[in-house]
Amino acid sequence: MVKKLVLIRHGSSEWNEKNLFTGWVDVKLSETGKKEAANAGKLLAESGIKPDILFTSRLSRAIQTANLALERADRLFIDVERSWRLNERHYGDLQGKNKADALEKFGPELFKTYRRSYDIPPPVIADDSDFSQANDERYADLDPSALPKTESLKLVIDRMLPFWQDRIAKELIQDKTVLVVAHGNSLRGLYKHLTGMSDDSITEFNIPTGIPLVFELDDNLKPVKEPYYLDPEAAAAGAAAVAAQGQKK
Ligand SMILES: O=C(O)[C@H](O)COP(=O)(O)O
Repeated sequence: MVKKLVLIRHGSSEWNEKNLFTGWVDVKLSETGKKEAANAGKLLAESGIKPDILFTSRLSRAIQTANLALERADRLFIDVERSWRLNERHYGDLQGKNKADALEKFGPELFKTYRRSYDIPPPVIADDSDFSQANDERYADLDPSALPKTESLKLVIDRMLPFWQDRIAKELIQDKTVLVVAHGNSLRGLYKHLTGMSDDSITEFNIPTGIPLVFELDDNLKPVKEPYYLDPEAAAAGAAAVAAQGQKK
């Protein structure tokens, strides 16, 4: 039996709209983001895909998106688990900074390296920064050495995979339809893991907000076909807009 995994990047957040690097800062959905989340639920309902279990990060924008989407799809009853391992990439010292200012400061090459290179993280964030998570109660249960101060995509994949293997993959193997609502870069990491996309190609790959991306997987959790968006046109436009961030203030 083909197994179904649906990934949704949270709807647009208040900081997406201000064009700020967000990472682990816990900002909320914007009004547009709430509409995108409900639309994701509508797309799910229309597709006939019925998630049995939900996994989210510990960040509010993913949790709000999942709630609004499941409400619209009339599946608020399903089980849910949250993990910091699905959080957005920790953006280090870039958290709270404007993307256009960063592009101006670093130049296009280093800006893209920090945003999209596979294994080069941005500079670390200081513990006393307003945008640090060093004393954030959400992560009080973590060993302090596990709490990132910056991350590359590679480091995101490294911390995400244990949760993929221990929890998400286990549910898929039992033929559960799984919904994961997370973030641009944690989902890029999962996409890379599932498709085997190269370190180079992943630098050009962007995930739009609020559009369900469906994987159909075999018994070994390998894709049986190209993953597909439930609204491909909107997804292409959304991915192009993500790629262009930094061009505008
Ligand atoms: O953390 C952020 O700023 C965004 O959610 C993802 O940003 P990016 O597309 O610049 O990686």
